[in-house]
Amino acid sequence: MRAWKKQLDALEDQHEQLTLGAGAASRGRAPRNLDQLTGILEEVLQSGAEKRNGVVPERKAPVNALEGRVRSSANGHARSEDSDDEYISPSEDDMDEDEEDVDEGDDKRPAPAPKAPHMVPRQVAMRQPRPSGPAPPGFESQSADRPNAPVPPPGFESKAALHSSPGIPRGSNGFPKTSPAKESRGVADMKPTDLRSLLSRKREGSSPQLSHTPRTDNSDGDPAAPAVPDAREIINMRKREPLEPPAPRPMREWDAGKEALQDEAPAERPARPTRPGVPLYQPRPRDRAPDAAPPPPPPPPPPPGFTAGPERPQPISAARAPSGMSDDGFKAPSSPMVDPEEGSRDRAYFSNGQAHSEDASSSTLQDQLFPSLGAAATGADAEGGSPSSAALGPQLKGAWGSGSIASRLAQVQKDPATMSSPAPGSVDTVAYEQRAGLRPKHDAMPDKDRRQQMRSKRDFVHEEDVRTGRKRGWMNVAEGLELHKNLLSPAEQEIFIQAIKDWEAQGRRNELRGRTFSAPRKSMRGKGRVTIQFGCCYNYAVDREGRQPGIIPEEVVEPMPDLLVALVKRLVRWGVLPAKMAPDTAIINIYDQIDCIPPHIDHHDFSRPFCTISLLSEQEIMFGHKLIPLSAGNFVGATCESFLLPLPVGSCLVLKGNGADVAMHCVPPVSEKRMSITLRRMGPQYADQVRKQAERAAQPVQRLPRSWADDAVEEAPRRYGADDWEEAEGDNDNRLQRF
Ligand SMILES: O=C(O)CCC(=O)C(=O)O
Ligand SMILES: [Fe+2]
Repeated sequence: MRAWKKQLDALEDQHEQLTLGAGAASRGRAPRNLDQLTGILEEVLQSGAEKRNGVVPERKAPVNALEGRVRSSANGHARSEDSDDEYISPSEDDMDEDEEDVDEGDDKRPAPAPKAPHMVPRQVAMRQPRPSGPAPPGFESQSADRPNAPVPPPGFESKAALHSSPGIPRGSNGFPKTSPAKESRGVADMKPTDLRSLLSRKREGSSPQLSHTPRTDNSDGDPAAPAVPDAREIINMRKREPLEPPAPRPMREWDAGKEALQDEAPAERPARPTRPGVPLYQPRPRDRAPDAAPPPPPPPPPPPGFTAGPERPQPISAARAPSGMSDDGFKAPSSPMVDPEEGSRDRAYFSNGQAHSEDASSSTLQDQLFPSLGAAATGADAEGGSPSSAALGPQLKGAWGSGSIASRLAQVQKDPATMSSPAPGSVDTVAYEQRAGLRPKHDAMPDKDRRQQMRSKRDFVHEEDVRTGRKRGWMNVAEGLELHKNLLSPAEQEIFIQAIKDWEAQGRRNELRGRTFSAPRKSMRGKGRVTIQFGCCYNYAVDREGRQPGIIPEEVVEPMPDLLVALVKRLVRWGVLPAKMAPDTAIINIYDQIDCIPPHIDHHDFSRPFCTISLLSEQEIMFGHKLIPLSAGNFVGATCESFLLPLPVGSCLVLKGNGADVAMHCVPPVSEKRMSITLRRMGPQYADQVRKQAERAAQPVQRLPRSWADDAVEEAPRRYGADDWEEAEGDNDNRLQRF
């Protein structure tokens, strides 16, 4: 109060001088409250202004001043109409004096108290930085903002500029309530809501504070300083750099949607980083044997919508694929052969069908245990190498063999001779494979020489911007893929093709147990793929019982036939799969023309690595981090990122690493009939289940009235639809494992 008193006295003195006695009325009138004090002060100021303008003021009743005050406060707003009139310029001396007083008083005031109105604008005028340059749109200065406002006196433009700042709450005197220092801090101190509105104005190009002004000098106002390129300019320049041209590849019907998407793809996509020396994978033209005698007749015209069909298997000759020579980036194996028994001893189920015996005429254990399949291998035709359907074992009727399966398994485990295949490289290997039906009798090429005809490629590169879970950034999603050509000779391929046809025929006759065989009705384009499962029952989709996709141990399927067991042993012996991950299950896919398999990642009920072997026709498999169905059978990379890998007949594609777990894969609609054998090992969690399943296999199984897969497919009728993807978005694994 002392400061106020002093201030009031000074003002009253001033008033008295200015009004030549007019202030006498107010003198001796002690203010009873703050409003009254303010009224007095306003009266003083107004009379001072009039005096300076040469007008002799009339006496105003104090009550008017008080009313005016109340009126402006009653606005509830920061500004009264007559507040502009309060811009009064005291003399410099007064200003200094008053500032001193106010500062002094400020120190002593415990709580915010009303300031003398003329003090506040003076402080603001002195501390507020003056805006320079033309005001941006929406932020015009006082005159534009309020055309009728009086022009401030010379030297006080800053006040006017301050007035013009929008969105700042003002007191009844027209000055901002916020401190000017705060006001000038800028974007960093803005509230999120302010920032949001500024940002939206920036997007519309009207924000003065965030609109970008390229800065081309590196010093404030020094024109001699070297120019610094603007960051945004650099980004724009980079965006304009030409991108890598896409790898050319033949156009297929199912690519049409993808091509369309590529056309629409934004050109600003940053260039994909490439590692020097590692070229991106590009499908190569199929090689022809240089010694292939007369060129084959031109193939018949492909069906509508398909390009030329694949070639039939070519005979493998030493001249065409000399040992150790690189063939289109494919190399002959250089690692030593592996003992396939190493990884199979812990799996009774895997071993129980071993066809090994020194006596080629003896029947196998599989014959005894699993008569519905067991004779397929041993019945291979000595000349043609193909097991005939007549050579397949007797059909199973009701009970499956006799006696306890557990006792038979125990017998198998006690007798290593029945479990083991010959040591790697031994001459017995040839005999073993012949007995198992894998090799025709006339093919006596030593195993190690046959292995040298295999050609392997492991350095696939396909980098994608991956955003899944913890994995982020550019990643080679093809890492872990391996393609081994010539795993099976053409004659061996024929053996497998015939065996699969026989199993399919058995399945159609309902001679395979449980859920071994499934042939969904072709109710939708590309959906008729036939599957035959051995070793375990795998549920593709939620089934009628509500069981989730994955292995269903309680469901019975036929065990691995000898032919497939011998194939697994070759894969291990030749180093294609590790012994410890020797597959104990198989799923055979039979694709008719335009059948496909939708994008998926193989279920983690199965270990990695696993593999798939191609037969009958060469088709392409598509890989990409996110593959989606555009329509039935029309699959594309969600970000236009995918690559197609042709799978030659007789080849084996191994999936592990990113290739198995980050990239999805699918087989787009095939141009002609194709078969594949996917070999996978059940995860360790199924070790016990495997044994239990073998035991259950000895029990009579009631036949299903029709193929179980029909039910499963009906449970998921939209599984090929684009909507399905939408629903599953964000739940990667579940979505992927449904197929
Ligand atoms: O048919 C093929 O080659 C692939 C099959 C496949 O991806 C699968 O069964 O999971
Ligand atoms: Fe798969």
